[in-house]
Amino acid sequence: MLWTEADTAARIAVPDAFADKHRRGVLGAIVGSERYPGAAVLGVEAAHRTGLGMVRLIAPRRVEDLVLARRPEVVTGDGRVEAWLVGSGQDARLRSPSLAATLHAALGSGAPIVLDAGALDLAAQAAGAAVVTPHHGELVRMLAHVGIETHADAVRGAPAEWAGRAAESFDAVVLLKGAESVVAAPDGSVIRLPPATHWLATAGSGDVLAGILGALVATHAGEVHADAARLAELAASAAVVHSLAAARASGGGPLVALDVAEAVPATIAALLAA
Ligand SMILES: NC(=O)C1=CN([C@@H]2O[C@H](COP(=O)(O)OP(=O)(O)OC[C@H]3O[C@@H](n4cnc5c(N)ncnc54)[C@H](OP(=O)(O)O)[C@@H]3O)[C@@H](O)[C@H]2O)[C@@H](O)CC1
Ligand SMILES: Nc1ncnc2c1ncn2[C@@H]1O[C@H](COP(=O)(O)OP(=O)(O)O)[C@@H](O)[C@H]1O
Repeated sequence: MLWTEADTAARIAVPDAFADKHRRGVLGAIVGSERYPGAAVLGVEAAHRTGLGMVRLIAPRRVEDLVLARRPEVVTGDGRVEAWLVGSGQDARLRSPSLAATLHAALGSGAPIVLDAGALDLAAQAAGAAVVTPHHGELVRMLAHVGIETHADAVRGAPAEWAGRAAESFDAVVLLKGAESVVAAPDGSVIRLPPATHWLATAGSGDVLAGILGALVATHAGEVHADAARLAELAASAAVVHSLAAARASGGGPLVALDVAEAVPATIAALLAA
C-alpha cells in the first residue's frame, strides 16, 4: 500500500471551537543530551509546527535553555501528557541512571510512545503502543539485540522485509527511514512511502521527523489507545509531511533540518486545502 497526500491530510487533527491546549494533545519529550542538545531543539520545533496543544520537555538544564531560547512556548518538567517522544539526541551507551528512570516511567505510563535514536533499545519495554524510527544502521543494531544478524546493505535492499521482522520482534510499529522509507506494523501490514528529496540526507532531519510524528501521535492519542493500528497510519503521515516540507524547504537546492521544521505549517495548510 502506498500512502498518499489525501491519506495524510485525513490524519491532521484540525482544532475546532472546543479546542484548548490540553485537549488538543500534550506531548512529553524526553530528548536531547549534553552531547546532542540540538536534536531536542529540532524535534521540539517540528512538533510545535506540526500543531499540538503543548510540549512538556524533560531534559538537562543546558538542553532546556537551548530549546526555550528557540521556543519559549515549551513547558519544562513533569505533568500530564497524552504521548511521549523519547531518544532523539541521546546515546543509549551514555544513558545515566536518572535518564533511565525517566524513560522507564514514560515507557510504563501506557501512553503511546515514539522511540528514536538513543531509546530504540527500549522498544519492547513499552506498556502502550510504540513506534520506532530507526535508520538502516539503527535497525541492524535493534535486530542484533534479539539475535537477528543482518547488515545495512541487506536492509537497504529489502527494507519492507527487515522492517517487518523488527515490527514482529518488538511488537512495535517500525518507521524505517532512508531514501525509501517504509512503515511496518506488528500485524504484518506494510505501508510504502513516496520517495523524498535526497537533500534530506543531512544531520538532524531525522530528529525533525520524530518531532512531527510525536505531534501527530499526541493529537490522536485517544484513537491510538482504542486501536493501536492507527499508529502505523500516523507514522506514514509523518513521513509524508516531512517529505513534502523538505521539498518545500529545498526548492531544488540544499536545506538544513531546521528549514524542514519551519516549512511544516505551510505544508500542512496545503495538504488541508487540497
Ligand atoms: N544536531 C544534533 O544534535 C544532532 C544529533 N543527532 C543525534 O546523534 C545521535 C547519533 O545518531 P547518528 O545517526 O549520527 O549515529 P549512529 O546511529 O550512532 O550512527 C553510527 C553509525 O551508524 C551508521 N549509520 C548512520 N546512519 C546510517 C544510515 N542512514 N544507514 C546506515 N547506517 C548508518 C554509520 O556507520 P557506518 O555505516 O559508517 O559504518 C554511523 O557511523 C542520535 O541521538 C541523533 O538523534 C543526529 O540526529 C545529528 C544531529
Ligand atoms: N538519500 C536520501 N534520500 C531521501 N531521504 C533521505 C535520504 N537519506 C536520509 N533521508 C531521510 O533523512 C532523515 C535522516 O534521518 P537520520 O538518519 O535519523 O538522521 P539524523 O540522525 O541526523 O537526524 C530520514 O527521514 C531519512 O528518511
